Amino acid sequence: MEHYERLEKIGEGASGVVYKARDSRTGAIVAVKRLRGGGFGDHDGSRLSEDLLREAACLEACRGHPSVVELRAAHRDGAGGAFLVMEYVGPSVAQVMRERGRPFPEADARRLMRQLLDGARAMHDLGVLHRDLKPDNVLVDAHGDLKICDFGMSRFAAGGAATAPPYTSPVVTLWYRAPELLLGSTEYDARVDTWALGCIMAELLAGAPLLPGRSEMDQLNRAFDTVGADDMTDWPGFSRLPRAGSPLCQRSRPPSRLREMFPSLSAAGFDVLSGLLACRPDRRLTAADALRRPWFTDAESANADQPLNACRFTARVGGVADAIVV
Ligand SMILES: Nc1ncnc2c1ncn2[C@@H]1O[C@H](COP(=O)(O)OP(=O)(O)OP(=O)(O)O)[C@@H](O)[C@H]1O
Repeated sequence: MEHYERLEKIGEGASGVVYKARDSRTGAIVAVKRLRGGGFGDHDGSRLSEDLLREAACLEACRGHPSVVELRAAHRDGAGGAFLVMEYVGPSVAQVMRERGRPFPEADARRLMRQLLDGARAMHDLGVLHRDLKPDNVLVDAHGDLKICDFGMSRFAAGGAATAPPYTSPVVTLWYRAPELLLGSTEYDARVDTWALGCIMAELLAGAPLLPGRSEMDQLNRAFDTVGADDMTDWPGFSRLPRAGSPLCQRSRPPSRLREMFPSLSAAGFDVLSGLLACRPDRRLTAADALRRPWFTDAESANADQPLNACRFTARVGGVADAIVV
């Protein structure tokens, strides 16, 4: 880590502290995330900690996608510290929204959602579940383009480079957590990420969080009351949910209020919003499905949204960032 001159602290969360730093070899400004202890059981220094390895592996898999923060290196030092070095991007969407203090117009929300969904589609194609998508984990670069960060909760899904369910529950910050997770699911799929993206889309359009729950059950209640329970109890996976017996699932619910909440959103925009926020996972849009909806594909929207980056993302097979020190 001697190559990195620490500048100011730019963030702090459950898994670590993030600093802006200068790479003294190149002068490049980078973001260095120092992971907190807890996962560093391998004191002999022969292996990266499990946390570092998992976050680095998921970032590495998505390397090269313009909507995913770029991993530059992963290091462990002799003192048991673990560091991720990333490109420095800029403030989070959460910060930008706080400073802006007003919602994004629909055309801007569509441009931003196209980027987020494209990043999510690529990540899901590679078998990576992010599991903590929220405005704090989306960064805005100097061109106003978005990059997904914080893969601290991510993992490879079954069929990718890894293992089958059961997966950990709970994951995802409460306000962005999908109904099946709130009901204790351990067999979820990439649609936990697309629910979170639906919450982010609503937040971009409304300028405030859609479902600011105070507890898991309050969160579920708000979700059902906002988007409707959508025959959740008829979903084939429902009976296997650990909390299927919750009285909240038996209560009769009014139909979705989403349309009333977003009266000026176009029909095509509402089609995407309501599809991402379908309560039943089997009726929820995947990222790839969402990108095929008319909101994104009709000629007018396709021309209006500036392309992200001329290059198309192709997953790298093997290889690592410039230095993964194990
Ligand atoms: N590459 C980066 N460029 C600029 N800022 C960054 C970068 N990576 C992280 N940050 C800033 O640091 C904050 C915390 O980073 P990150 O989310 O990775 O840490 P965390 O400990 O997992 O946080 P949390 O517990 O809130 O999820 C981000 O919200 C962002 O503001």
